[in-house]
Amino acid sequence: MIEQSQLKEDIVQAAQNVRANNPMAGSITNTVTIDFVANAQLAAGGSAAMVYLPDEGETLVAAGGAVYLNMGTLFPVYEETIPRTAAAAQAAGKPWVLDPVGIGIGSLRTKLLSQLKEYKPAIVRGNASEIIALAGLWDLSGSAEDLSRARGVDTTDTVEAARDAAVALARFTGGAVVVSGKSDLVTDGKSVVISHGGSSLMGKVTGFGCSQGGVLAVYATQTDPFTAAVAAVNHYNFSGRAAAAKAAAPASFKAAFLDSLYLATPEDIANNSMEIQEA
Ligand SMILES: Nc1ncnc2c1ncn2[C@@H]1O[C@H](COP(=O)(O)OP(=O)(O)O)[C@@H](O)[C@H]1O
Ligand SMILES: Cc1ncsc1CCOP(=O)(O)O
Ligand SMILES: [Mg+2]
Repeated sequence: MIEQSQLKEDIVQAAQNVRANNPMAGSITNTVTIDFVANAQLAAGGSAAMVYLPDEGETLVAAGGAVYLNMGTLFPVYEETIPRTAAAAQAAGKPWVLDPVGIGIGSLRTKLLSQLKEYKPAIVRGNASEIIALAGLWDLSGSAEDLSRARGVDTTDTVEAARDAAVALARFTGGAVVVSGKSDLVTDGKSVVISHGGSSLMGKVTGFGCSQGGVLAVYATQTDPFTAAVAAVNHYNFSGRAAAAKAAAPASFKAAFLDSLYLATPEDIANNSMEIQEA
């Protein structure tokens, strides 16, 4: 289990490196929240590029330090784009982040998410229902029936209920898993970090989960998957809390949140309230 002081030091370093290096993390992401994903990546200190076509996904892998694959709104071309981009990342030894948004909704989504098991994402990020469903689909915990519990893109489960699924996924990938919710859970299969903060207004604006995936990919360009995951999650929780002190309704909250992402210091991010437990 990692020591809190060591983890904080690693987070400060990662956040400083993101700000100093302006790293690019390309995305294949959904059309609902694509603008928010790019703006969050920029506000956090990174650089964004969004594409749809297979060869362009491969080009972004070569050009960037990490890549983000989000299943939110699929198009037929993604049947080629998504596996080719994940394969390119694996072949290049570059980290990629998976958000299995809406897992269970249709046959292409299920087929693609099944295929992606082979390419082992460095970071998996989802809400509790999505993480439980993915671990079931990949035969790592629960059962294949967990796929049918999905109602849409919002969770119907608590973060704690997804703990075993998250640990099983992390032990399989060798990377990190983030379960988002009121408090967020991050695990590498050995330690579990519970990160506090944020605001209930984050559930009243679409794209907070998706944009967190983009920011996770930015951090993954600069450090190991577990440090990257805790840093990005802490960055979100700190900024969500700070934004809630300035804005009380969804639209102004979203703007205040992007400002807070931009203004948060590496120390603010590292010192966000968190607990470390044995997995
Ligand atoms: N009730 C809440 N209190 C604090 N933070 C929240 C709350 N609901 C969501 N969040 C935050 O919003 C972000 C997105 O999480 P979530 O809503 O679970 O994802 P998704 O949008 O994929 O369903 C995370 O940073 C999470 O911590
Ligand atoms: C509403 C919606 N429908 C398909 S993708 C999407 C966005 C989901 O975004 P998030 O999970 O970050 O709230
Ligand atoms: Mg989501």
